[in-house]
Amino acid sequence: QFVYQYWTNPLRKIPAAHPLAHITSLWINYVRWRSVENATLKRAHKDLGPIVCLGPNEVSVNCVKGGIREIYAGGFEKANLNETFNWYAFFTNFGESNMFSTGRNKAHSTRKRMLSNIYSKSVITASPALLAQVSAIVYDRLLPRLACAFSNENPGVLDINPLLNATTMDIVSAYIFGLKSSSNLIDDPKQLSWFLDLYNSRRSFNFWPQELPALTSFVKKWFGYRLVPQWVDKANKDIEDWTDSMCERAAKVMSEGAAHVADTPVVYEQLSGALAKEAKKAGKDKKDCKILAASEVLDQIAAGFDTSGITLTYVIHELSRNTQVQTRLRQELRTLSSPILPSSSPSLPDGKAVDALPYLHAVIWETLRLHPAIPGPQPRVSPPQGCRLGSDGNTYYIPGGVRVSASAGLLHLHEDVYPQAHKWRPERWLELEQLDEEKRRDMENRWFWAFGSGGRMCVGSHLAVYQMKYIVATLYSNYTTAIVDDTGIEQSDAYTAPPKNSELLIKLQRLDS
Ligand code: HEM
Repeated sequence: QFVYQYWTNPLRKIPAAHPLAHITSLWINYVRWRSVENATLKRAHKDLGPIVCLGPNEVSVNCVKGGIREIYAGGFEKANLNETFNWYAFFTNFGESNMFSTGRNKAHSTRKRMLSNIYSKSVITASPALLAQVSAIVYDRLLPRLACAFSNENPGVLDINPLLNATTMDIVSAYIFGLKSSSNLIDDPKQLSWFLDLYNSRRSFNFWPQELPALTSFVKKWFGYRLVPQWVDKANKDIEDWTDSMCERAAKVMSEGAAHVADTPVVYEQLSGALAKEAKKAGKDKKDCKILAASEVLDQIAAGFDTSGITLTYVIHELSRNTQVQTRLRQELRTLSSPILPSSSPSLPDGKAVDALPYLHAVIWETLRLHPAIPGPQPRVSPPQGCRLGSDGNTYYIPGGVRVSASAGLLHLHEDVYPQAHKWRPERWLELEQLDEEKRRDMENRWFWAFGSGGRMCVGSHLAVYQMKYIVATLYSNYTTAIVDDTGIEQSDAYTAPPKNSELLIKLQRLDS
């Protein structure tokens, strides 16, 4: 049986990342359990080319044509036909599926249609509610908090990582729930460490329920043994309760009307309205919508704060060791007609003006390229009729139901597209004009994959870029930064990859001093 399966498996023709890969998935599971998957895939693609076999039912690709174009733009699903495999089911909240965790495309696109407009670039950059929210967070919370660093024992020295996470959480949750109903982690360090401890402590227990969910349940049911400790369930429940309280507050504002534009719960209002309409059409109870909305918004705050926080940590780390880049960025920030200084409160330059700063854009883009917050594989399933993957004359038939994936962390290191790919060099994004059309499109669109591509690509990319630009502009309009201690700044080997050590100590220096 074993030998028959091996000889008849079409994946046998694809170069194997390990001698056991054609025969068993034990090897790749062991790699994942040890948290060395990204590094292992990097080596495998370097040695074997753009398509490698990882297991008897699994393939990794590292190319655009015959790779991400087919899989992601081609709309391969996250789950197989009978939904026995869906790697993303792990991201279910409140026991209810959401846009990110939904396996099948049809259910997913219904949900995405409810949200894509409010997350579109035109709506984000012109939203009066979001601008008022960011203004309040920048002037009343972030700048005062940075100023507080000068009353520390070591004046100006602070751990910037948690503050960045607090700021991205406050902005994302403000856009979702409205300022009054959202988090204020910047001003509440106790709640910030409560939340970050809960959120981060769960990371090391992802392997079993995500990669081997059936085995995890089996062991618990029949042997009474928990592969994931009980406190992880408790941490999830605490985070759900916290989200629930923000939903309740937003619902109250919706029924009473927002007193200030900043209090408008833009996302929650749109989502609950659309879900209620859908429920009415299907003759379902409106009460069920509350839990669906809660699952959805919890996914968005989690996806939104963490990824943007990681990216900003690397932006600041890179800028802190490249003083010339900092100086150039500062010169550009001075061209803003409305500067972001404490004395300018509450006025902010408008979103379009900040977005149009080319050097700020280059700094963020280069960081998203070299330190993508999601560098790990994004698994999909090949369609029932099968497909052909691979490039440069080496294409292979892949039958239906095979787990296929690509990784931003690998695509972004292609030397042909990004020369000196391991170097952080924002200037490469300013030199685009000098490239021919094909090379420019390769760099900007085809191989740049920080937000994924196709129907399941990041819905929050414009909000992410918007908030990151304001946060970087705020910091560098007022301070210079230098590294005090960056031990453990390397990215961890994971799907979402924060620095190995969650601390980045920097020293601020006031620009006017
Ligand atoms: C620098 C910041 C961000 C990065 C690098 C990023 C990256 C990504 C990537 C790569 C995906 C696709 C993942 C996959 O299919 O495996 C994704 C999906 C998603 N992201 Fe983001 N993201 C960022 C910020 C945000 C923000 C601010 C939000 C807030 C709304 C958000 C919400 C989502 C959601 C809901 C999905 C699922 C979309 C779908 O399934 O259609 N992300 N993100």
